[in-house]
Order: sequence, then structure tokens, then C-alpha cells
Amino acid sequence: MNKKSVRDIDVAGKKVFVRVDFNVPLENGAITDDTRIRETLPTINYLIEKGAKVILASHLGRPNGEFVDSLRLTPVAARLSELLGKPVAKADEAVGDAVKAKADVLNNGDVLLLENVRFYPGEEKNDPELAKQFAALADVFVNDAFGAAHRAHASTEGIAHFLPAVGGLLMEKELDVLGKALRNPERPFTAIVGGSKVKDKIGVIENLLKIADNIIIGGGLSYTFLKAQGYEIGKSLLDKDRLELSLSFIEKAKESGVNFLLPVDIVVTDDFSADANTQIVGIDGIPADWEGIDIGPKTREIYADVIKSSKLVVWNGPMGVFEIEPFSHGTRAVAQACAEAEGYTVIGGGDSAAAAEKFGLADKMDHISTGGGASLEFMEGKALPGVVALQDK
Ligand SMILES: Nc1ncnc2c1ncn2[C@@H]1O[C@H](COP(=O)(O)OP(=O)(O)OP(=O)(O)O)[C@@H](O)[C@H]1O
Ligand SMILES: O=C(O)[C@H](O)COP(=O)(O)O
Repeated sequence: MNKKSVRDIDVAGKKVFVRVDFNVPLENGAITDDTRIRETLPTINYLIEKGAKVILASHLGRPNGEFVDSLRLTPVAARLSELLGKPVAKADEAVGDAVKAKADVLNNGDVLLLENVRFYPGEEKNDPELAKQFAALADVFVNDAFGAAHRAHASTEGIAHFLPAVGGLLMEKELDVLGKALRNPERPFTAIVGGSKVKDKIGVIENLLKIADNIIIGGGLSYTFLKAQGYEIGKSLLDKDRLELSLSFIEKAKESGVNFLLPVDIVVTDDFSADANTQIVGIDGIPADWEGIDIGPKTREIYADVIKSSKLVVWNGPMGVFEIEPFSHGTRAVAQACAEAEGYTVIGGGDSAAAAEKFGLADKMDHISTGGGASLEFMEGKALPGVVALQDK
């Protein structure tokens, strides 16, 4: 990282405002995956050991500038306290006199978690007034929220204009791993792009065409590419505004010698449910009233071979509707191949990370990013505002 990190500054006795990404999945108020909390422990423990007064801030969900009780950070404070093995004070607001009073009585090594920063309309607007109020709570700003680094918000970007600003250890790790992978990739470098949002993934494919040796396309994304080549895709997902662009990627890959892999067979279904009828068809055999839901067995084999013989694999987006068991085989095969690959495997957050976890293969991957959208924007080659705002080394 060409930005200063928490290791480059003196934090002893200082109040440190640490922006973390504790945007964890909740079900009936219980945290169902605490990865994002666990991944911030190195930074928090480092600050505790150095005698800093740690003030943590995060968003949770999208409350749109209003106080929403179900999106309070109370369960997160409890889980963090368990993980740290020490009490974590919790504020019911993120700014104001009551919060300031709580911050002012912290002893060295104490931890305070502020309330959800998105309860304030100024957060997502990057309002300098709100950023100033956050800054007034502390002496130093540490950004460890890689998952929110693509957002220019008051607690991720704005605050950095009012306090000395450095990166946390998770931020440093994410940028180093993803940066090293993409800037100087070990070859063959294989990028796997799946999922359902064609619009969101187009940018990443465009950038990958410049750096990858193999690009594997799967999931809902594939059908726009198949349709662009003239195949019938039935009721499968389609982004009809991006047909030409998809075709141009296939052409560009040919010109630049990139191996651009699309499915050769497909699992199709007549209904989006576990007990629906399914068939395996070639790409020229999708029935007009059925939809593609997973990659077929031949495709799985081809993709797995390419993945296993790669030196670097970066994966973003499932190969099919893996949440429904009969349509999970393609994603499972790709996850298994990543786990078995000799090379370095990086998962770009979001659903692919959830899939690897579900199949019990997460610990076989070399790096699972805590950023979904953030890792995607990073892979697109875009600057992340939460990183740009930090002090240069
Ligand atoms: N053939 C398909 N038809 C419809 N939906 C699909 C298909 N293949 C995969 N999906 C769905 O795509 C969703 C994930 O798509 P998305 O583009 O959000 O990827 P992602 O990996 O979550 O991205 P991010 O990592 O940025 O969060 C999954 O819920 C999956 O069920
Ligand atoms: O989950 C994420 O990708 C981050 O926490 C950012 O959340 P957002 O998409 O609501 O800004």
C-alpha cells in the first residue's frame, strides 16, 4: 500500500476513530456471518496493545438517513466483545454531546462502538459538517473499512480531510493482495466472472481483458454473451442493452489472445424452484420457454481444468443459482477447482465467498476479500475514494 498505515504513526494515548465495515448479515437480529468483524481484530488488537483509545464506526444496511432500530449495532458490539475478550462500550448515537462524553472518558486500550453512521443523512452525502463532528471525537483517523472504500461518505472519505488519516491492517492486507494479484499477476492468470448483474460486471470484464490469460464467464451473465452470438436463450437473464458490448469483448479477446470461455452446455429449468423440471442442453438447445440456471457438466469440466492449471485465480460471482441445491453444481465445481488449484486463489467477496463458505471450502482459498462492490471496483481499476483520501507514504 502506498498509503500510510496505522503502523506508521504513534497512537499511544490517542483517541483513534476507526472506520470499519461491520455491515454483516443479520437474521432476526442475530449475526449469521461474523467474518467482517473477525477480519478487523488485528487492527483493533494492535491499537489496544499500543494503548490507543479505540472509537469504532460502521454502517449497517441502508437505513437512508433515519434511525432504524433493527439496524442498530448492538448485536455487533456484543459479538465484538466476545471476540476481543473484553468489554466494548456502545453509544446509541454516532455524534453529539453524549457520544463525545463517552469518548472523553475512555482509558488507554478501551473500545467504544458508535451507532450506525448511516442513521445520519449527512453520511452518504459526505456532508463536511458531519465529517467534522466525527473528527471532533478523535485525534487520528484509521480507515479499515475496505468493504466500504468505494463509497465517498462522511465517515470513509470526508473525515480524512479533518484528521491525520491512515489505513488499518485489513485495508492494507486487501490492497496488497488484490493489488499484487492484478498488477503483477502470476501466469496463467484466470479470472472467473459470474453472478447476475451484467451491468455491474461489464467494467471488470473490460479491465480483465487487458491483464488476464483466461476469462471464464458463468451465471446469469453468460446468456447475454450467448444471445449476442445468435443463440436462443429462452427466458434466461438478458441485458439487452449490452449485447453489442458483449460481442465486442469476445472480439477483443480474440484479437489480444485472451482465452474467453463461455458455457458449452447449460442446465435449464421450467421453473425457478428446487422441484422444477430440468434438462441439460447444449448452448444451441435452450428451449424457448425455459431458462438457463447453471452451467452444465461439460462446462464444469472445462472450467475446472483451466482453473486447476492456473497460477493465479480471481473469482467473482456464482456460476448458477447456487442457493437452490439442484442448481449449485456449477458453482460447487468451480469452488472445488479453486480449492484444488496449485496457484493463488482470491475470491472477490459477495456471493462467491458465501458459496465457498456453504460448500465448506472457504479455508482452502488463499484470500477471501471482505469487499463485494469494493473489490469489484478495485478490479475494474477504479480509484477507491476511501483509500485516495489517506496520507501518502
Ligand atoms: N443463471 C442464473 N440465472 C439467474 N440468477 C443467477 C444465475 N446464475 C447466478 N445467479 C444469481 O446471481 C446472484 C449473484 O449475482 P451477483 O451479480 O450479485 O454476484 P456477486 O458475486 O454477489 O457480486 P458481489 O460479489 O459484487 O456481491 C446469486 O444470487 C445467483 O443465484
Ligand atoms: O456490503 C458492502 O458491500 C459494503 O458494506 C457497502 O455497502 P453498500 O453497498 O450499502 O454501500
